[in-house]
This record gives sequence, structure tokens and C-alpha cells, in this order.
Amino acid sequence: MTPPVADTPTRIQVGGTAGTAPYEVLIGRQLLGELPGLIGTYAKRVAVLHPEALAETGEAIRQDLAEQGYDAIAIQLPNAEEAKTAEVAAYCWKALGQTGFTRTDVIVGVGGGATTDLAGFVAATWLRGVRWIAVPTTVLGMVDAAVGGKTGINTAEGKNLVGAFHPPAGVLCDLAALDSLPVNDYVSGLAEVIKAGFIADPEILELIERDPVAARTPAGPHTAELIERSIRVKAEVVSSDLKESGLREILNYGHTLAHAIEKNERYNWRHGAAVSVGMVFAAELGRLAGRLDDATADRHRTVLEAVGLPLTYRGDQWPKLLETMKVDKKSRGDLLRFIVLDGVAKPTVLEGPDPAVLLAAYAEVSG
Ligand SMILES: NC(=O)c1ccc[n+]([C@@H]2O[C@H](COP(=O)([O-])OP(=O)(O)OC[C@H]3O[C@@H](n4cnc5c(N)ncnc54)[C@H](O)[C@@H]3O)[C@@H](O)[C@H]2O)c1
Ligand SMILES: O=C(O)C(=O)C[C@@H](O)[C@H](O)[C@H](O)COP(=O)(O)O
Ligand SMILES: [Zn+2]
Repeated sequence: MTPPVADTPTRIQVGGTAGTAPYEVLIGRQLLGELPGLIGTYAKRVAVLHPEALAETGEAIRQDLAEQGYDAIAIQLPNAEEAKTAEVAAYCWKALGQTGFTRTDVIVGVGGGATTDLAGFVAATWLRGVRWIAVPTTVLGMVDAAVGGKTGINTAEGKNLVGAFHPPAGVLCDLAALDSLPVNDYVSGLAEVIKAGFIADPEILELIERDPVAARTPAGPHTAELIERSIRVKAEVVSSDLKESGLREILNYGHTLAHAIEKNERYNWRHGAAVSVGMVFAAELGRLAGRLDDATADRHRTVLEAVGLPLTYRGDQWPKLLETMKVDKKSRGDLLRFIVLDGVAKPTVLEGPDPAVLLAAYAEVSG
């Protein structure tokens, strides 16, 4: 049988400024043929890190790389957030050590954002940094997690509290991977797509609002465009501020509360679902702080609900959530900081809001 011919992928460059190495995000189908080119000829060993849910895909990629002459191993990780722990990272370090993984060898992370965050973190820490390639297989992974070099793990105290900035050598977004994604995970990824719409690209919001049902399906008419537009937003931001010294904070829109919810739920909520509630909260905060107009604040609820994302969280949890938010990475000393909007595509920082305003904003999201 003749293998299917690859479409010409869309290529988006990331980085290449301020001393950072440039890399490309490829979006298309049948992209795995690009892997050996990215791995390069200096590498002898390749470790393919994949979640349990993608055991067959991980093994197929390993076999393919072995046939290309690499000494390829597969390391199976737990699904979802269970992979983002110090124990799982230690398990991977052990496997790399036993394989004799050197500085010229390469890690490939195949999976959702949890897998690529862990794979990137292992790559950042092994021998103080080896090359890695991201093969995101969820919407969220493609539009956000795999791009930009934030890698890390969770701890009992909070989300992504341990990590490193360690950009990949390349990102392969094979849209065919989305066919097997459970609808709940597909929709969860739309939260980050909608985030990109609110902070930078209103056309994303319009595309979804015109046909929210289509936006929920991998074979939808605008799937590729929504993914590509969101990646362009992320690529532009991280290219100018890799280490989050300023502009990059806008990508954290909705995340201050979201991460507190995820911790409160012991990481059993999907990140995108938490970000959805977090964006409604941030919109209310913006509105109550006199920054955001009513229509734009209300638009958050309409568009998020239209694709099936949650808008509310438990009212009695506020004191715990507030405590957790204090160790958010955007906090400075005792100063809580939030990304809010002055309007669509006008993100800004709100520092030290009045506790009464915070509570009032939370009242708007507590079901
Ligand atoms: N590094 C960053 O910049 C960044 C950005 C956004 C989110 N994140 C992180 O990403 C994580 C969320 O990622 P996610 O939403 O992709 O969830 P996920 O990685 O937990 O994946 C969701 C589930 O889908 C499974 N899966 C993945 N691909 C599949 C496929 N093609 N078919 C069937 N099942 C599949 C996974 O095994 C998992 O069980 C969070 O930990 C979040 O903090 C990181
Ligand atoms: O890339 C970024 O920067 C982001 O903030 C993107 C977020 O969607 C993502 O969830 C990120 O992992 C959050 O980073 P954190 O530094 O708040 O843990
Ligand atoms: Zn996120």
C-alpha cells in the first residue's frame, strides 16, 4: 500500500530573537516523517515519552525511529496530570540513565499538554538540558502547551511550581491526532483558543460565535484556522518575551484562579475547564475594577458556554482559593497580580485589587 502523501504543512517560526534559538511549529497532517530531520544525525538515542492513552502511537513512533537507525526507547507515562510529578520525572531520569542518554541524544514528547510539559521538563533537567521535540496530540497542546518552552511539574502546593524555560527544537501539530481525542478534551482545549481570542485575536471569537457546534468538532470547517491563529498569538508573544519578564504574562489570562481551582481539585479538573472559569472571573474582575465594559465581560460567558465550557465553581471555596492564588507566579511579595482586559485584545495587569472587589468577582462565578 502506498503511504498517504503529506499535505504541505503550515510553518510558524518561534523565537530567534534576543539570543534564543529559532524553531518551527508545523501544522498539517502526516507530519511524523519530519521527526528524523528534527532529531538530526548527531543523536544516537531517542526517548519517546507518551501517555498510556497513546501506547500504540508511542510504540509506532519508537519503531519507526528504530528503523531509521536510532537506538529508540519508549517511556510510558500516566495519563493527564498524573504525569506531572517529581516521581514520574525521576522515573524518566532513571530510564535515561540506564540507556546511557548523552547530551546529543533527543527526547520526543508525544501527547497532550501534561505529557509535553513533563517531557520538556525531563529534557531541561537531564544533563542540565538536552534537545527535545514536541508532538502535541490535543488542541490545548497544539495551541499552547507545546509552544513557548514553559516546562514543568505540579507539587502539592500548586500548579507548575517547579519547572524551567526550555524551548523545543521543533513542534509537530498533526491534526489527524485530534480524531481520537475525547470530546471533553477537545472542548477543554478551546478554552485556550478563546483565551487567544480575548487577549489578541478577535477573529477567533467571531469564528466560534458564528458556529459554536462546528467549533466543537475536530472535522469542523474552521478547526485548522482556529488552531493556526492561536499558535500565531502564542508564537508572537513568546518570541518577544521567552522568560515572562513582561508581555508574556498576558498568556496567563484566567490562569490565576484556574490554577487555584486545579490544585483545589487535586488536579482532577482539566486545565482548560479551569481556565474557562478563570476567564469569567478575570472578566468580572476587570468589569468591577472599572476597566472592562459590560458587553465584553458578558461575551466571555456566551462564547465559553456555547462550546460547552464551565462558567462556575463552588462558592464555599473562596478562602482556600485566595490562599493558593498568593503563590501564583505573577505575585510579587504580598502583591496579587491579575491579567485583566481593557477591551478585546487589550490585556493589562491589575495589581493588588481590593479584597472586596476580588470577593465580588468571585461571587459572580460561584454557582
Ligand atoms: N507549557 C505551557 O505553556 C502550557 C500551556 C497550556 C497548558 N499547559 C499544561 O497542559 C496540561 C493540559 O494539557 P491537555 O489539555 O492537553 O491535557 P492532557 O495532556 O492531560 O491530555 C488529556 C487526556 O487526553 C489523553 N490524550 C492526549 N492526546 C490524545 C489523543 N490524541 N487521543 C486520545 N487521548 C489523548 C491524555 O492521555 C490525557 O488522558 C496542563 O497540565 C497545563 O498546565 C502548559
Ligand atoms: O505560556 C505561558 O506563558 C502561559 O501562561 C500559557 C498558559 O496557558 C499555561 O497554562 C502555562 O503553563 C501557565 O504557566 P504558569 O507559569 O502560570 O504556570
Ligand atoms: Zn493554560
